[in-house]
Amino acid sequence: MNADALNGRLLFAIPKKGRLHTQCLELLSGADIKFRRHQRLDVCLVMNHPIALVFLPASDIPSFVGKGNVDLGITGHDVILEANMEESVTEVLKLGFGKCALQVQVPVGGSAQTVDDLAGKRIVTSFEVLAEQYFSKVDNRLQLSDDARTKIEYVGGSVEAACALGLADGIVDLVESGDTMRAAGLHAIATVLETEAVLIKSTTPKDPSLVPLINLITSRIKGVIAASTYVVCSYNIHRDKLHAATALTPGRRAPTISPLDEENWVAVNVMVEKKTMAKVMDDLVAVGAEDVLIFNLDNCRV
Ligand SMILES: Nc1ncnc2c1ncn2[C@@H]1O[C@H](COP(=O)(O)OP(=O)(O)OP(=O)(O)O)[C@@H](O)[C@H]1O
Ligand SMILES: O=P(O)(O)OC[C@H]1O[C@H](OP(=O)(O)OP(=O)(O)O)[C@H](O)[C@@H]1O
Repeated sequence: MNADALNGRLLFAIPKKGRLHTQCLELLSGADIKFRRHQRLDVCLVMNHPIALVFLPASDIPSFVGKGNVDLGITGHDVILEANMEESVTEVLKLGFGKCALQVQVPVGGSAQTVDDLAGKRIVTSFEVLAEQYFSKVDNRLQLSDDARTKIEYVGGSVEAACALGLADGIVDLVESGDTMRAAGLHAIATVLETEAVLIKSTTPKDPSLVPLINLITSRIKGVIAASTYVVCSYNIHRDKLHAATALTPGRRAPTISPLDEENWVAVNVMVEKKTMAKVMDDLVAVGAEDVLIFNLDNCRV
């Protein structure tokens, strides 16, 4: 592909592998962003919009977006802070996946069991900026002299092996289920930050003519996320019990209430968070709702 092929196209950075890759592809598909990626090619043209996708390591995406080399991107909130790009990029939307926590971890039963115990010792991490910021506050609080301060060492992966290998007294790494940490005989003693995947754009976009397309993609992705987060609940209820039922199902804005062809009965249609759906149905039945139905959403604009 020659560089001219990208002229006038919005460049959208997507993690090329790793934990965020698959869910990003699902988002693109839900937003009807169609493309065919040739093997090993990291730039590809979108067929139905003036967009080119750029597949990059998640950790490089904040600086590509922040410096204006690409217009839009998906990456983790953690890597934006690690790249010191929080001022240069704007987090447009939280995406609800890639949720995990950056935590300080130590060997179970080891000599250091608190953050203060670890101060002045050796920490191994892939997040050296965030670990340095975190431990420099601890060191300052404990008034450690320059040569007694915590030593932070960078490794690119397999951070969890560092303590067993004798390279570290503690690590700072991401934890989701906790399986990796437990398998390595570690446990968490502090949380540095909570993170999830976010849609980002440059704080100072180079090309204002791209704003409508950025807004369109944002709105589509928002719709895909809402469609996977919410279901539509419909039920019938006597007017006397309506107040109690709508208190359980207030909806995103307000429920739709329509009269039924039976005196004093109404039908209610309302969006409900998927994760609360079973409890909401139980509670609706308990206050007198009948014919409670749940519908999945294929897509929506909210
Ligand atoms: N276990 C996890 N659960 C949820 N999200 C995660 C998890 N691990 C990482 N992430 C998120 O995904 C981002 C990318 O992490 P990932 O480990 O996939 O990196 P990567 O770019 O593939 O690099 P590498 O494969 O070299 O480690 C992280 O910065 C974080 O936001
Ligand atoms: O709490 P868990 O669910 O076990 O997840 C945590 C693990 O996930 C991430 O690594 P990943 O598996 O993406 O591979 P990596 O070590 O190559 O980055 C992270 O670095 C942890 O090792």
